[in-house]
Amino acid sequence: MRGGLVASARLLPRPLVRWFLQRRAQQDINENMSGGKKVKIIFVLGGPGSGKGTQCSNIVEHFGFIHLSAGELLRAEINSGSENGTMIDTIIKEGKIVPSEITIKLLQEAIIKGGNDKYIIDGFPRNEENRVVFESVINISPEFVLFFDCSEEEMERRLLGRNQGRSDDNIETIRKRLKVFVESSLPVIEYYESKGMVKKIDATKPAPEVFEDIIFLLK
Ligand SMILES: Nc1ncnc2c1ncn2[C@@H]1O[C@H](COP(=O)(O)OP(=O)(O)OP(=O)(O)O)[C@@H](O)[C@H]1O
Ligand SMILES: O=c1ccn([C@@H]2O[C@H](COP(=O)(O)O)[C@@H](O)[C@H]2O)c(=O)[nH]1
Ligand SMILES: [Mg+2]
Repeated sequence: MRGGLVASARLLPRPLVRWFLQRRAQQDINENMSGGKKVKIIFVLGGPGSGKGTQCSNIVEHFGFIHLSAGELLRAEINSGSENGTMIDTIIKEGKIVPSEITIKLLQEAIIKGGNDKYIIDGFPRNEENRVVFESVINISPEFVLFFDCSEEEMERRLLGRNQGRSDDNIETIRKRLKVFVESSLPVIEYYESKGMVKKIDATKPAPEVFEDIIFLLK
């Protein structure tokens, strides 16, 4: 049924498709919330290697959030052999940003599957288009944004030492990711800053100290 609907949607004008997706996303998320609780989201943003994933694991352990890493969801999509897998793989290797519709659909599905009312979303929104489409389709504003502020030198050093076999942890892609972060992702942080929604963390400190600062901010 859903496949048929998606196929028919290709024949419709884009604003109509977006309206349809928005209605369905809101309905799906609302229907799947236990006790009708409002879903709360915190965005965790920062440059590549700033320590988002490391600290999100700590946050999950201590504060009971579900952690959704947009990058992890995209890598899982590649490994699942989905029809978009090859395209996503190429984009990640180039350090570029995957089209909003793909990432948002994965996030929406994960939120529904999670069945929780508290999510930390790590590494998303990556650009202004991501932010605007997420807000219009999912229609949830973050409670606030946790911004991991870290020097480029330190981020590069961490990524080169990460050793997790990621296809984008090589010096050429790392430099591209850092450039994309400055050009496309920082404006998103600036947008939320202008709304007074950013809590900034000094992410250059050692990991245990960073987490102490996060505890202070989340309590
Ligand atoms: N505060 C820290 N000090 C030193 N090393 C750290 C710190 N936090 C994380 N690391 C290490 O740096 C590397 C990158 O950390 P992590 O994967 O958490 O970053 P990330 O922001 O999620 O990166 P990406 O955006 O590429 O997914 C890992 O090897 C991690 O162990
Ligand atoms: O919203 C997103 C998140 C990630 N990407 C792509 O994935 C890689 C890796 O992301 P990490 O957060 O570092 O795990 C990123 O460089 C992008 O290519 C994306 O397109 N959109
Ligand atoms: Mg990460």
